[in-house]
Amino acid sequence: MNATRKVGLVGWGAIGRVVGTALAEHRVPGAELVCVVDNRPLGEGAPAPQLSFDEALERCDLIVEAAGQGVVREWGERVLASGTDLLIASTGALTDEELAERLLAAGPGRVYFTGGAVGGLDLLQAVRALGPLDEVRLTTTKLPATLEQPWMDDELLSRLRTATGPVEVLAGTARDIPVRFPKSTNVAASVALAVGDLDTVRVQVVADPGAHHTRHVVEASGPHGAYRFEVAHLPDPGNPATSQVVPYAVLRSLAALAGRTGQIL
Ligand SMILES: NC(=O)C1=CN([C@@H]2O[C@H](COP(=O)(O)OP(=O)(O)OC[C@H]3O[C@@H](n4cnc5c(N)ncnc54)[C@H](OP(=O)(O)O)[C@@H]3O)[C@@H](O)[C@H]2O)C=CC1
Ligand SMILES: O=C([O-])CC(=O)C(=O)O
Repeated sequence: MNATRKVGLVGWGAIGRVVGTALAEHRVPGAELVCVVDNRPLGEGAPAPQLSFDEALERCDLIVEAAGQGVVREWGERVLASGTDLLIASTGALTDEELAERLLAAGPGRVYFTGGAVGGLDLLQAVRALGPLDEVRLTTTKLPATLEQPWMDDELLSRLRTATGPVEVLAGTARDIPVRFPKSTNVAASVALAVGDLDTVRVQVVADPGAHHTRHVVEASGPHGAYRFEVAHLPDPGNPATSQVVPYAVLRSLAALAGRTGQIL
């Protein structure tokens, strides 16, 4: 029988609260919440002790990152080098290819990525074994306020704020888009991780004041076939940049890591 996974959760926000509560209520057989790490003092708000990152590494064998790309950059290698596994939500950090290579080579802990807000990544990863895809496109449509960034000039901000219908905010590749929208377009890096190339994945970011649902459309084609995955998620009410489904994707990843039988892999 597998030992119970001792989980340290980094980030007590839209994703972390749902994941941490489910773990504390023993809703993931084979996994227990040992501690929470967050920038803010959580007081009695968290269902497990709030610890420093170093303390978490001493007590846990699996760290769940639900905090931001900076945590992956700052802590990823140390987590893995300590022998602790790491489940990453902020896949956008992997647009730094040197970091990505180091994380994939690090150990003895193992690094995993949650599918997060997009679907079809398992199939795209399988298709890759048949040969490279010719074309991969991701179109992400979100509420304008969730896409505002400090680097935007007044003209672009005004275009976002006065939009009455869908407007393209930026187009690029999975190499540059998750850097520009670090809390909102990790999905682009996730698609790139599945297909194995940042530059092949063309990304269009669209702001739409009518986007009651966040949409991600992944279209891919190659000599072996054509693939299209479209999702429309309700945003998290407290943090509309994040889709409501994301913590449940993390919980599903955790269930697989905890060895639950009957999982679709
Ligand atoms: N793969 C995917 O599909 C998706 C990935 N994500 C990723 O997940 C991240 C978390 O999402 P979400 O829960 O919605 O974000 P929230 O902003 O709601 O919560 C993040 C929490 O983590 C804390 N935090 C940030 N940096 C650190 C740090 N260095 N050390 C400790 N705590 C920290 C934040 O505190 P403070 O606010 O004080 O910084 C905040 O409490 C996003 O930033 C994004 O990168 C999100 C959605 C989808
Ligand atoms: O939750 C979503 O729909 C996507 C998201 O924020 C991200 O990819 O960072």
